[in-house]
Amino acid sequence: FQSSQKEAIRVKEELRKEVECLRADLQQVREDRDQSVAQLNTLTAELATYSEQARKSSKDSELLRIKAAAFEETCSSQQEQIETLQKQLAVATEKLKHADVTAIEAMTGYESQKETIKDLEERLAYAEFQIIEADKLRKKLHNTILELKGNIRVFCRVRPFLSDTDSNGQEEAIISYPSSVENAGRGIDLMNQGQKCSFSYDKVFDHSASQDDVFVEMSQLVQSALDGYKVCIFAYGQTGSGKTYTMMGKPGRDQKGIIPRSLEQIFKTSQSLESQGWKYCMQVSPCITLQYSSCNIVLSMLLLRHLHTGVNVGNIQ
Ligand SMILES: Nc1ncnc2c1ncn2[C@@H]1O[C@H](COP(=O)(O)OP(=O)(O)OP(=O)(O)O)[C@@H](O)[C@H]1O
Repeated sequence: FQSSQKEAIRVKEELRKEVECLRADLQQVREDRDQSVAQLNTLTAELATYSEQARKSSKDSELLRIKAAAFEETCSSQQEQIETLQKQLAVATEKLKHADVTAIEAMTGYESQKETIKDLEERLAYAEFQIIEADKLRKKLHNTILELKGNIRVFCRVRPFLSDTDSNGQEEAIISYPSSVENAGRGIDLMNQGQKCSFSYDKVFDHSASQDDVFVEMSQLVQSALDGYKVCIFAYGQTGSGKTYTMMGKPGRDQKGIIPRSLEQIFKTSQSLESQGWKYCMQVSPCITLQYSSCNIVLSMLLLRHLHTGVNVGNIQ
């Protein structure tokens, strides 16, 4: 019994020790379990975090995918634009090259034209100088001729026979014109009571002379006035001798007298001389005075009236 008892005590001791060991193991297992639970919790938390992150990442990646698609689309359209622009650039470059060539050509042309213009300007200046010199010479020669013709000249104009006012048909018998060389166009013979009276003038216009024929002589004097010389033309003659007709004329182109024709010549010449730098200032007074620089031209005309009975000197117009 005693040995059994001892054996039992020993077994009991062993069992107690085993229980203690088991308790220690259990404790260890519990601690391990607690640790594992803690780790599990941590891992679960981490998993949740990772899951959340994964969810977010997936969302982000979806967004990024959409953005990437949009960018790709934009990129492809921009690529197209780039291609188009490159083509345009190539065309523009080509054009630019062409324009460069044209510009160089134009520049060369411009330079040569500049040279031509310069040359022409020089020639024009020289031509203008020559014109001015030639004009001076012309004026001088023209007025020398007029001086040689005589500073005071008397022209005689015979007006045609007027059937309603003049006595019948004696004109030819009374008026005749000498045909001698020295008096041709300058002389006039009148019969007065059977006696022949001869007169000579610088020029005689017979009854057939037109207004134009008369003005051919006067226009030289008008030109003198335009050249700066003083000129006076006046008509003188008896009533009805044709002063008004000669000076003013009648309506109608060929009937214009000295005054309108002179004015036409003055205005025409003064306008054409404007291009040479001349400026004319004209003034008209009751006796028709046209002023050029300090010179005056007074238009009137000495007109002698030759009637059947002889030479009559009438009033001054
Ligand atoms: N050369 C001519 N050709 C044709 N008709 C003329 C000519 N000369 C004058 N006459 C005419 O003679 C007439 C008288 O001329 P005008 O009136 O010109 O004379 P006048 O000398 O001016 O006279 P007054 O001193 O009285 O004014 C007018 O009818 C005019 O048309």
